[in-house]
Amino acid sequence: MRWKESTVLLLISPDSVAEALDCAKAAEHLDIVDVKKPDEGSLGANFPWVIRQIRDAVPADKPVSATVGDVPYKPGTVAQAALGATVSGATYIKVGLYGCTTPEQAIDVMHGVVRAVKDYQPDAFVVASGYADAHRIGCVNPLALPDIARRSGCDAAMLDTAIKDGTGLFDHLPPDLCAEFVRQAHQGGLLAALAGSVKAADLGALTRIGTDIVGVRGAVCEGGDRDAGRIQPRLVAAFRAEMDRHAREHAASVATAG
Ligand SMILES: O=C[C@H](O)COP(=O)(O)O
Repeated sequence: MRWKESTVLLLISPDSVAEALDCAKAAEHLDIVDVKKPDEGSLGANFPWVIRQIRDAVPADKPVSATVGDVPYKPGTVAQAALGATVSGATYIKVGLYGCTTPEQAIDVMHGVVRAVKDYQPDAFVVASGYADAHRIGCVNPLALPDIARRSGCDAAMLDTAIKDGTGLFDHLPPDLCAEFVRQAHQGGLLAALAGSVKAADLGALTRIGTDIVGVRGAVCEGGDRDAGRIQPRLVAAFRAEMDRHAREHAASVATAG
């Protein structure tokens, strides 16, 4: 993976091979191509052949991530689906713990995923994802995710939003709580990923919080519309430029303070 000026990785979520090709045009500005099917939910899973085609379409040095879905509390079903995504060529496997109401249920699901994925591909990267707006759907508390991810052997803890209604990550989990999420993830030896209708205006706070990965779709789609709009390479480039600007400003302020 090529590191940019910004040490925060940019994950972009295309919904089709055509959009992945647009991501490929902006490949120098992004770090991870995340295959998703937004019409099946926030972390909707796409077909195995789409993951395979996207793997073939984007440069080999760009990791392909796949979402396994907004999953139910069915550990066997989810483990099998996660293996399907891995066999199809994804090396980042993201699971949205939508149907888990307790940390124990979530650990149960992620244990199965980690085993299924890593038995097949030991260096694959497993991401346990919760939802900043968990209170709206009754699933596990977002601040429980780092511990869930650590105890189940995942590599990263992530937050997204379940309901895409114009509200975003910080509307549901303010920056100080997102910072606590990142702190807990790092303390557990995990990467932290944050998403949820993130906009360029959020990048200053996200940089200060110290997240490792920022995930976006809507912000790099035409008209900011994650459903009707299509990913635009120029918007990906502009988003990355903003990330780099914030990284520079943050590095300068840390140097001044030190
Ligand atoms: O994993 C990141 C998601 O694709 C975020 O999508 P969004 O920016 O439209 O909320």
